[in-house]
Amino acid sequence: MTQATPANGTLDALYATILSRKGAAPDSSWTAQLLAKGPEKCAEKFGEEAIEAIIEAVKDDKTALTSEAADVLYHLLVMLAARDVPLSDVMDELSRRQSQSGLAEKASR
Ligand SMILES: N=c1c2ncn([C@@H]3O[C@H](COP(=O)(O)OP(=O)(O)OP(=O)(O)O)[C@@H](O)[C@H]3O)c2ncn1[C@@H]1O[C@H](COP(=O)(O)O)[C@@H](O)[C@H]1O
Repeated sequence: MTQATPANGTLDALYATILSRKGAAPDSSWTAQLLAKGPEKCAEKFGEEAIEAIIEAVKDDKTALTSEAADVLYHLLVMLAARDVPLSDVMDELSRRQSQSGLAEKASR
C-alpha cells in the first residue's frame, strides 16, 4: 500500500503557492491567469470542476474521480484565495464541527 500524504500539509503548501500567484503577471502561470480573471470566474471554474467530479462519481470511475477531486480541491483553494478566505479558517471550522460532534456523541452515551 502506498503511504498516504498528510492532507493538511499538501493543501497548506498548495494554498501558499496559490497565494503567491495573486497579483503576479497573468502570463506567468495558470493560477495567476485564473486569479486575474476575478473571483466570479474562479467560482465558475470551481463549479465546472465539481460537476466533472460528480459525473465520475456517478460513473464509478475511481481513477477519473481521483483526478477530478484533485481539480476540485485546487479550484476550491483558488476560489478561497480570490475572496481572501484563509484556508486555516476553513480548517478551524472543520475542527470546531469535529469537537462539537464529539461532545454530542459523549452527551448521547
Ligand atoms: N493543482 C493544480 C491544478 N489542478 C488543475 N490545474 C489546472 O486547471 C486547469 C483546469 O482544467 P480545464 O480542463 O478546465 O482547463 P482548460 O480547459 O485549459 O481551461 P478553460 O479553457 O476551461 O478556461 C488546467 O489547465 C489545469 O492545469 C492546476 N493548475 C495548477 N495546480 C497547482 O498549482 C500550483 C501553481 O501552479 P501554476 O500557477 O501553474 O504555477 C502548482 O503547485 C500546480 O501543481
